[in-house]
Amino acid sequence: MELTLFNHYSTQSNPINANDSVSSISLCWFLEVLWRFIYVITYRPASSYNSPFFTTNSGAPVWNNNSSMTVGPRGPILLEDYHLVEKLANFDRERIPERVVHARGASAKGFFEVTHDISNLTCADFLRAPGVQTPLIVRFSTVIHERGSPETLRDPRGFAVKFYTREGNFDLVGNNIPVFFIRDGMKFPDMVHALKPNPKSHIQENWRVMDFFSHHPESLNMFTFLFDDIGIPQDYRHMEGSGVNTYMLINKSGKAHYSLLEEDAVRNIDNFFAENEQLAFCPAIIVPGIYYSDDKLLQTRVFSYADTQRHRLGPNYLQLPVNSPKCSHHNNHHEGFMNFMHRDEEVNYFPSRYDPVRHAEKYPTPPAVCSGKRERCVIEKENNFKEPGERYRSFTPERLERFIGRWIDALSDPRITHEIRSIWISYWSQADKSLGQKLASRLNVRPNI
Ligand code: HEM
Repeated sequence: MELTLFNHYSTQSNPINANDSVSSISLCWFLEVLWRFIYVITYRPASSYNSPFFTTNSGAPVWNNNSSMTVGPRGPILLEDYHLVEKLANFDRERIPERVVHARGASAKGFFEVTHDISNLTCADFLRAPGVQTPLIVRFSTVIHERGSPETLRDPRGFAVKFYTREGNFDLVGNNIPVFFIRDGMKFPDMVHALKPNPKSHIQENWRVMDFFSHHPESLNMFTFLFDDIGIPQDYRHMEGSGVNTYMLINKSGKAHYSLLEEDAVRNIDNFFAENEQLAFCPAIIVPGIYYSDDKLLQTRVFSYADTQRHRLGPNYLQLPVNSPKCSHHNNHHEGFMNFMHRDEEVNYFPSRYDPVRHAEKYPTPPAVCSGKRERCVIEKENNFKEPGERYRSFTPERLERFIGRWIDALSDPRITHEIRSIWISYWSQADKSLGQKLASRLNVRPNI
């Protein structure tokens, strides 16, 4: 029997005759086998493994990528034109669901460098000493509108950073504004519905926004940022970033400190789909030395991101190159759609006396004890007006005037009722009396509450 192998990955076909006698094994043959072996064990789909000619997805050479296979020169087309069918099938499935929020964004790769020694605060390996560098990818986004929407809309900007650390990935999923609209994640889907376009007209409408938030005065602080000049940032480079939700830093001896982190980075990605559309950030992805606070909003986010990403990208989304850890890792959770994990072990359960894999070393977790009865309530001391008032009073007269102008504009929507307008004037009066008066007189409203 003669076995002939063609190497489609070099420029020339290179037949190997399996009947060659041992004496004729040349250095060339050995190198060829070695090359094939290295190729097979290191291969992953990437530009560096491109063949110089067109192939099907399974690697068969395509000799004509312009003409369908027809019966005679005019057709009909034959169903056996596998290449045509495969090409169309891939094209038909090119789009994935866009992110339910933050659909429009740009990402860039870079690195994070520690500048100060904070090892007394955290045992996080990537923060261990000044000068330590960690590769990262950052994604800046708008929040409300679709993937193809303008970048110049008044909207918070997402500021999400994925650190590829030696202890696994750490995702810091923040915004350009240090506070948020709501305090309880239960309100998030309603909030997003109110901010998104009207389901009937598909236009974002102020009466819906003002109606929803008139029930939630905790949003005032956020609005002093959103309706301020920074509500449409000049560009991503000069934009501030803030984690918003509080995380805990935990040091080697288990002592917990509260802290917020922020960082920014710039450089370009290779492919928008692979490194932006398929990018998945999640506030639940942390490393030893960092832990969640009890913040209700954060606790909701800890669930929501991975849930939507399993829907948006499939259950093995963390195996996608841009999302996968850059350190070695091991578990048995990889079967299901689009599993890229190559495993040749026979034991896929834990524990086993046939598999030496063990628990990792224990790392410090927050020492605080949680107890209490089940409740659904708002936090005890709400302080909805002090900070917005202080921020408003810190503006220069021109900036203040622009801020008022935006409120007049928003509250002038003809579908906003007298009741809703009065509620807003009352809220702003509680933040700053003169602001409430200015709005009332310019809107010609005498608040009745
Ligand atoms: C309970 C409140 C919140 C919920 C339920 C929530 C939920 C979500 C969901 C489902 C996504 C889409 C994720 C994806 O498809 O990959 C997302 C994206 C995002 N969220 Fe939130 N979010 C909340 C609050 C916040 C807050 C407070 C911030 C800012 C600190 C924030 C920042 C972001 C950013 C930056 C992205 C885009 C990440 C990217 O670039 O891929 N979110 N959020």
